[in-house]
Amino acid sequence: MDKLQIEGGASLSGDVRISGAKNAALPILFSSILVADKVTFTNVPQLRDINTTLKLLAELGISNQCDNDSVQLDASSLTSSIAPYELVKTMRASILALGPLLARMGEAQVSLPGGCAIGARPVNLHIHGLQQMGAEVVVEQGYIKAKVDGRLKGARILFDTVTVTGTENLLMAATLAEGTTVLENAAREPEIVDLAECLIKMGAKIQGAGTDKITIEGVQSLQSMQHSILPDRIETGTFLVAAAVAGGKIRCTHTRPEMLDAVLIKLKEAGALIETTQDSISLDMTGRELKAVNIKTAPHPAFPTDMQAQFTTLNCVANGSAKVTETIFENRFMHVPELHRMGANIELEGNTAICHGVEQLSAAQVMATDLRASACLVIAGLVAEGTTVVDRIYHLDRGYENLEQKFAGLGAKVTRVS
Ligand SMILES: CC(=O)N[C@H]1[C@@H](OP(=O)(O)OP(=O)(O)OC[C@H]2O[C@@H](n3ccc(=O)[nH]c3=O)[C@H](O)[C@@H]2O)O[C@H](CO)[C@@H](O)[C@@H]1O
Ligand SMILES: C=C(OP(=O)(O)O)C(=O)O
Repeated sequence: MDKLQIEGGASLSGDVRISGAKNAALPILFSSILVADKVTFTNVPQLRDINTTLKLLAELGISNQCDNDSVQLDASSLTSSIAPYELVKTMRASILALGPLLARMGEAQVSLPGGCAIGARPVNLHIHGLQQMGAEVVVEQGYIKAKVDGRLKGARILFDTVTVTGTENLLMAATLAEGTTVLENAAREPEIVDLAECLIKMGAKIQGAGTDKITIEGVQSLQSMQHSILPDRIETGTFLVAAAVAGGKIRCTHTRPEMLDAVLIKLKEAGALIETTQDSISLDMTGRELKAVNIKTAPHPAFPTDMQAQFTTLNCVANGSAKVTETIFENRFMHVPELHRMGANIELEGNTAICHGVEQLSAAQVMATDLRASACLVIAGLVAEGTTVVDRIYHLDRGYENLEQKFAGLGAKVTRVS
């Protein structure tokens, strides 16, 4: 099993090119199910989750041709409506096959994704929404089995809780439904807007994406098109936090600063000098003091839960004490015991981590438990004294493209060992 070895102490400098966003690419690849033709996506990151999605789409009869960051998918004829357990268990986002399959084929069987390290993550709101659109849904033998007579019907759906993939699933299903669907208390993440823009290029009629009320007028069919995936705001934020913690000056290119407002506000509060252009963000820590900052996660445009672990590490090595409160997932502090092993001073009280900055972390062997927890351990390794080894980095490979090469380009000593 691969591990990452990080020698602490080097500051970061230079440019890093940000890849396409995992969380936009996944729903957009699944949207190909809706089109009985070829579609082409560019700026697709090379990640384990993307490979899993391509395998799952191939199971449904959708062939792919990949060339660097470009993927062409051909969903002219689907041969199956079943997303099997073997693939779904390795990637929760497989649930995004449910809405499009039901809309295009009138039936779908998708293995129920289990809980995961960060929480139970139920999909009841996806199921309830599809039932409101006229689907019959049962859960049997670990599978969500859904069918509808004819087309799905437009409905008014008010989400109890803001759900990102729930909004995406119903948005995709509604594009081919009969009549108008209104999604209220919808998620407002930039990845939802990117998906909606892609669906609109396919011929879908969608208004309000990026607000909490999305209106979709169903159409009979969607068409071939090409779309470039938006940049990854979480990868951008991860490199910026790494530079704030390790020191130095870096520039993230091919990104979009306006998607990171909440993160940039916190980095400035932590003492970083931030400068932006339309598609780049520079962070300079030279001669500046790193200060601990309070964080509370919440749906977009508030502070993203996917940046919580990285800021927990930042607070562990900053001056002062600060609280990190997680409001989205009930168990997203699995990185805390690992950071303790590196000498961090963190008290966990319910959904809040109280972090007291220490002078110096010390290198240790640590275990990655989920995607962003892995990233926060790599960042901790950049400033720890000695050589940190992060085990189980298959979590990292789900969501960061060429992480060690990108860090090496910034002057960090991060190597993969098999
Ligand atoms: C592939 C992808 O885009 N993943 C992102 C997506 O995950 P994901 O879409 O799975 O997360 P949700 O937005 O659905 O979850 C938000 C909250 O709603 C709850 N919930 C959700 C659905 C449901 O049917 N019932 C229910 O109770 C969840 O348990 C959680 O407490 O948004 C999360 C929150 O920003 C991010 O951390 C993930 O990186
Ligand atoms: C939790 C995440 O992803 P997923 O929803 O794919 O598990 C993430 O990207 O941090």
